[in-house]
Amino acid sequence: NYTVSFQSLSPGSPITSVVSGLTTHKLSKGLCKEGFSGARYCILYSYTFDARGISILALEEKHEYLWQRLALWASNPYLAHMPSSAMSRPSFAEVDVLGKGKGLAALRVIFPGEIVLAERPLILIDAQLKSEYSPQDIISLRRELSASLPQESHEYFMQLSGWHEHADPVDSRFDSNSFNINLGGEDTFHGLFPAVARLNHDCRPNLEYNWSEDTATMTLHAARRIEKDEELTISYVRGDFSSHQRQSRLKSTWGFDCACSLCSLPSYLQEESDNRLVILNDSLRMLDSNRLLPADKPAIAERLVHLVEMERLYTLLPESYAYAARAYAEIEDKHTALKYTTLAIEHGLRILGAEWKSWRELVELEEKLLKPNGRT
Ligand SMILES: C[S@@+](CC[C@H](N)C(=O)[O-])C[C@H]1O[C@@H](n2cnc3c(N)ncnc32)[C@H](O)[C@@H]1O
Repeated sequence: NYTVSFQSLSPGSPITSVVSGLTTHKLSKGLCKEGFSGARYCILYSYTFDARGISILALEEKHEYLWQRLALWASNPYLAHMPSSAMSRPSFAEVDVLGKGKGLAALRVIFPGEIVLAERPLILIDAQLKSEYSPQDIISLRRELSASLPQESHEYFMQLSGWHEHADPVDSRFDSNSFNINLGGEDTFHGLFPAVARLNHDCRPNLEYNWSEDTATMTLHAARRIEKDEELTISYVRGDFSSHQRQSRLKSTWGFDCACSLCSLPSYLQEESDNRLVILNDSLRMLDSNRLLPADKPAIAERLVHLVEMERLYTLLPESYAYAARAYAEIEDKHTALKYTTLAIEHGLRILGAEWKSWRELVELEEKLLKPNGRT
C-alpha cells in the first residue's frame, strides 16, 4: 500500500509519508543530476527506514521500484541494526582485532546454518554511475548521498574503515565496504550494509553471505560451528582462487596482506592447497562440460566432494553433493543418488538458505528417486 506519487517528489520537496506494511516512512528526494547520456540520477532518502535511514542514488525512473522492494520487507524480524541501536539478542559483538582494525566476534556458540545477521542496505548506488559522470562529480554525489543519512548513521558510516590513504574519505569508505548486488533484474548496485561492513576477511571463512533480490536482504549464515569469542569472517574473494590470486586481489582492493589460517601455512602446504584447487576447478569444468560419459561422472563428482571437504570450502559443498546426486541418478544408482540428494539439500538449505538455486531441482530429484519403480 503506497500512498506516494513518485513523479510528484521533486527535489527538496516537503517530506512525504509512505505507508508500507505496518510502517509509515517519510521519503524525500534530494539532488538530481543529468549524466553524460542524458539519464537523470537522483537521490532518494528516508530517515526512518529500518530505524537508521537509507540513501539511494539511482535513475529517477527506478525509484518507485526500488522503494517497493525495500519497503516490502520492512518488518523482517531478522533485521540487524547498528550496534548502537536496539537489537534483541545479537549473537556477536564488535571487537578490536589485532592487525585488522575492528571486527565482529561470537558472543556464544553459533551452530551451523544459524542466521547470524540479516540486514538491508544503508546506502545503494547504481553501478552505472561510473560511466555517467566525471570522477569529481561522482565524489560530490557520493558525499551528498552520505550526508543525506540521519546524523547517527552518517557518523557510523564515517567510522568504517577506508584504506585508500589519498582518496576522498567518503569514496574510500564506499570502495572498501560495499558489495555488488543485483536489484531489478540485470541492474547492478553497490550496496553498503553497516554491520556486515565490520566483517573481516578469511580465505576459509566461518560465515557465508547471500544476497536476496526478492527481500532486498543480505543474510549471513554460519558455514560451520563457531566457538564463543571466535572472530566472524567472510571471504572477500573466491575461495577457489589460487593463493597468489587471492593475496594479490586482497592487497590491491582492500590494502592488506592476508594472514588467515590458510595464507599463514608453510609454503609447501599452500602449494598442496593450490594443486588441489586446480584439480577441483578442472573437475567442475568437466562436470559442466557435457563431454563426460555418464559412467565417468560419479568418480569425478566424488573427487570434487573430497577436494571441497579437504579445502574447507563449505559453500561449495552443497553444489558438489548435487553434482554427485545427479551423476549417480544418471547411472541409475538410486541408493547413492538419494544419499547425495539428501546431503545436498540439507547442507544447501543450512548454509545458503532458501535462496539456493538448486534446491527445488533437488527436491524434485529426491521425489523421483523415492517413487517405487520410478525412473530418474
Ligand atoms: C570491510 S572492512 C572490515 C572491517 C574493518 N576491519 C573495520 O575496522 O571497519 C575491510 C578492511 O578491514 C581490514 N581487514 C579485513 N580483513 C583483514 C584481514 N584478514 N587481515 C588484515 N586486515 C583485514 C582491511 O583494512 C580492509 O580494508
